[in-house]
Amino acid sequence: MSGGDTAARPAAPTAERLEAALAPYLRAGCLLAVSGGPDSTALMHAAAAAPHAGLAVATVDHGLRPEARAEAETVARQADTLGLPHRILAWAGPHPRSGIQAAARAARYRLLAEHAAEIGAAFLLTAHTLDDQAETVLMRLARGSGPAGLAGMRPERNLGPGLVLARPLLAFPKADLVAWCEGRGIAYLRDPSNADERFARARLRRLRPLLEGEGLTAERLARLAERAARDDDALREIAQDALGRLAAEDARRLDGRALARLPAAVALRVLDLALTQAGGGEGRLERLERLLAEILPALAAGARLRRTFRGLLVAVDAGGTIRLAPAPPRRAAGPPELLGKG
Ligand SMILES: Nc1ncnc2c1ncn2[C@@H]1O[C@H](COP(=O)(O)OP(=O)(O)OP(=O)(O)O)[C@@H](O)[C@H]1O
Repeated sequence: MSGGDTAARPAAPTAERLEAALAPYLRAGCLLAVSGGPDSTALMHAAAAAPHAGLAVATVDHGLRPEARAEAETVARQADTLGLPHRILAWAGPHPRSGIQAAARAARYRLLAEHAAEIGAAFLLTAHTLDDQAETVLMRLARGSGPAGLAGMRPERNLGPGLVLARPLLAFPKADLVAWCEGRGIAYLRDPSNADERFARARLRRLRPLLEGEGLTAERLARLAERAARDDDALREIAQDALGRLAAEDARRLDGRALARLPAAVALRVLDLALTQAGGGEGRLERLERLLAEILPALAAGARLRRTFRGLLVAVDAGGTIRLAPAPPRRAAGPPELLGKG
């Protein structure tokens, strides 16, 4: 635990901004995701102090660090002093050996969403900050993401029927939330995995001062995310309209020649939307770009093409129609004793 320093920067502007950022959500029932770090501790205290229609708090114990249970209990005690119900959600079952952070994250959202649904919360609120957004954008840049990825974390996302994940603190620098807690003598935890350089996020965090020296500040990265989100949303809307024209009767049957006349950014999204509507899963941008790069010459040459993609069969016929259908099951592998030989 740290905190308790009362000689801090004036906290009034942050306090007002916090109240304004939370107000639209607090009119409905909210579940607060609180790890006990400064960001989510600020979220919990600020929400508890504001007028609200019903609040509950949950902490996920991922079972990855021995101290996690005690930390979750510390959050439970703080919630109790604020008069808020608290639940510790344990990640049970086998933990994978690789990709542990991604698996922990998926488990965390699943447990939180299940609990939110159980208690009838309309919003699940997390305390992601401007710094988290900047790190997300940097990670996506490093992966070569397109505009949808560079849009970073969206302020709101549907998690299921009647449940929205909201990130009301995305515009707040972490330093402001730390100062807000310290200015009020509110104690918070430090998560040692935040500094664990086995994880890309922590390694990028170490680079931040260097990048800021070159002007690549958290504010600028967050602004890039906002602009990418705005432009990506516009392109998606245009693509949705175009899909309505290209596949007037059925999204599984597209007019390929009309697709070929669209700007590539729109054509890619039309294809992506059509694949999703036809039941295809999510996929990486590079693979979608490669698919379009194969489809376009086939259309131009009036040639036939068949590709399996995201669990669907994508077939271009000589007349320029693109059909999407569930891919036939893969041919069964040979008998087990023949596998792995040769
Ligand atoms: N163990 C936890 N229990 C409850 N909420 C948590 C827990 N860990 C993280 N959160 C919530 O998620 C927010 C972001 O936390 P953190 O930045 O550590 O997660 P992340 O893994 O980087 O983000 P993301 O979940 O988007 O990948 C926290 O402010 C808090 O609201």
